[in-house]
Amino acid sequence: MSKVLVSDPIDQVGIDILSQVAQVDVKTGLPPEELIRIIPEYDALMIRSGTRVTQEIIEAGTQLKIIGRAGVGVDNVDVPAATRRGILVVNSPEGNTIAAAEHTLAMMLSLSRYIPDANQSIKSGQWDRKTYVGVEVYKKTLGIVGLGKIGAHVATVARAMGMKLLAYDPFVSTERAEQLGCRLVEIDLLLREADYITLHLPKTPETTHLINAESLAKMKPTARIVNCARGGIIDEDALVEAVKTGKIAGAAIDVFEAEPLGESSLRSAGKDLILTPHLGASTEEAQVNVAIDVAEQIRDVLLGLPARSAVNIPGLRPEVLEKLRPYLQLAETLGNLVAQLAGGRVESLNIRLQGEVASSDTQPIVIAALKGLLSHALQERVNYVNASIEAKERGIRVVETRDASVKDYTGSLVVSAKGSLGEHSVTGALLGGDEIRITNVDEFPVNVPPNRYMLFTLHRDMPGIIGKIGSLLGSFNVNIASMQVGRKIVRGDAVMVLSIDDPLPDGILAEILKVPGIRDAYTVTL
Ligand SMILES: NC(=O)c1ccc[n+]([C@@H]2O[C@H](COP(=O)([O-])OP(=O)(O)OC[C@H]3O[C@@H](n4cnc5c(N)ncnc54)[C@H](O)[C@@H]3O)[C@@H](O)[C@H]2O)c1
Ligand SMILES: O=C(O)CC[C@@H](O)C(=O)O
Repeated sequence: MSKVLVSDPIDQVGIDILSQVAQVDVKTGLPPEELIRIIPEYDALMIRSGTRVTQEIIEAGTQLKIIGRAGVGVDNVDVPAATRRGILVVNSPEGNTIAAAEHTLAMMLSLSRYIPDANQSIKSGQWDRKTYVGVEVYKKTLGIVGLGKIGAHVATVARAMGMKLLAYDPFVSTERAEQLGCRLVEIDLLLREADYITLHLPKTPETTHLINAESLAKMKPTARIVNCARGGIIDEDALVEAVKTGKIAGAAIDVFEAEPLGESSLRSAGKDLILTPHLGASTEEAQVNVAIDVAEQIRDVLLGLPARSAVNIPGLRPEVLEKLRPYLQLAETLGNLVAQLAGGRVESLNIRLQGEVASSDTQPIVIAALKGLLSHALQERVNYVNASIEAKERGIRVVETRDASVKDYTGSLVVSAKGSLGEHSVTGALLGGDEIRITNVDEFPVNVPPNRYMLFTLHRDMPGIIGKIGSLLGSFNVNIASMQVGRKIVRGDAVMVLSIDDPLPDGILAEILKVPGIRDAYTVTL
């Protein structure tokens, strides 16, 4: 049974999903050296923002197949190190969008009305109404930096509160911004004109200290800034200085350069600087959403299925993935099968996408075929993340063609590979949408479902040959589950495809090849 380590607090619903397929150990607050010590036992690691998954941890995780981040940001995971090791990194891109947007709005209003300090004051026995005269957000200008999922929800609610909206996002179209009621502007203009500025962009080398002494100096003295995105986008020292000296009116900060926040001048900056300990995603609803989202992906990957939000493989929208999933399985099966027919040292892989699948996003299907092709040699080391890199490193040439006009099946794939045993080709299709059928082997028509153990022969179509193979297998105590012959002309060449219940014992292939009329024989394990 697979083992999953949950190293940050995750909603029970996620643990329940994981428990369907794995032994789940919840061990939170582990020091890094303890995590490194125990990680070799685990197939999957599920985290929130608390665990830093460093290269050292990834390298120690010799069994790791997947790291699941119950949240959006994966900046606490060394994703390149995981990709190099073929470890999937998945996240929940949307599970906490609303929670983070609502926290942002709560921060903006708290900042405007001094709610945290007023609360502190009354609880300490005061009745001070003068100190806490606030400002309204109505008719004020909100500058949104990063108009993605969270930025867009903030825009929608802020607009309803009567705010005017500016947005800066170099990757968003003017139409999209207009749809959200935002005027798309350059950052300088936003900094100069906004009464409130809210950050909703990722932390990258380009966005680190995007808000620094220079940009703070451009803001109005009445401006207030909210950061519920990532620590480090604001230079904290410059921010404290700007708030303390009245260069800006205030700031509300949920995320920090170093978390947990240690000794920091942020803590003593007064009522105009409010802090929360990375609570943006901390709602019951968001924690259920992200736990389900990520636990389901870990479960699927442990069951050999693709993940819907893998950050280090080409992203697929869930609805696209749902449609492609059967074709991914088909491509992987055919890749695995053809690799075994073609023998070792595969030089090239040709994949032809026919019918409806020809108009899909074909890249994941090609990757799935490569994964299947390499899986015989690399076993579980190859996956959707590293299949292309592994193939490239092995000098495997990949050629992809499409033909939407083929109508034999709704959609089918022809996968051919050239290896040390020559060039072989298999075609497969889906019956009823998701049942895999092998429909052609080296251009001989057949119709067989794939089986764990299979035997393929190329032989002369002549009386008695099927009986001889059956008796031979019987004499080795091999049980045949099904058998089918495909031929193009009577008494010409033919293929025989046998599904067998057990692996073929050593030596049997040599005996099969001695049967008169048999030209070639291949055993396959899928
Ligand atoms: N505080 C929390 O608990 C919490 C919770 C969820 C998300 N987050 C963080 O919030 C941020 C936004 O999340 P999201 O789900 O909206 O992400 P998203 O990917 O939907 O949106 C990010 C937006 O930032 C834009 N962007 C990228 N580089 C930019 C740049 N240099 N300048 C301006 N815009 C830029 C992108 O084009 C995109 O539109 C992320 O950093 C995420 O980690 C924090
Ligand atoms: O795990 C959390 O609570 C924070 C999550 C948040 O920062 C995110 O990026 O999704």
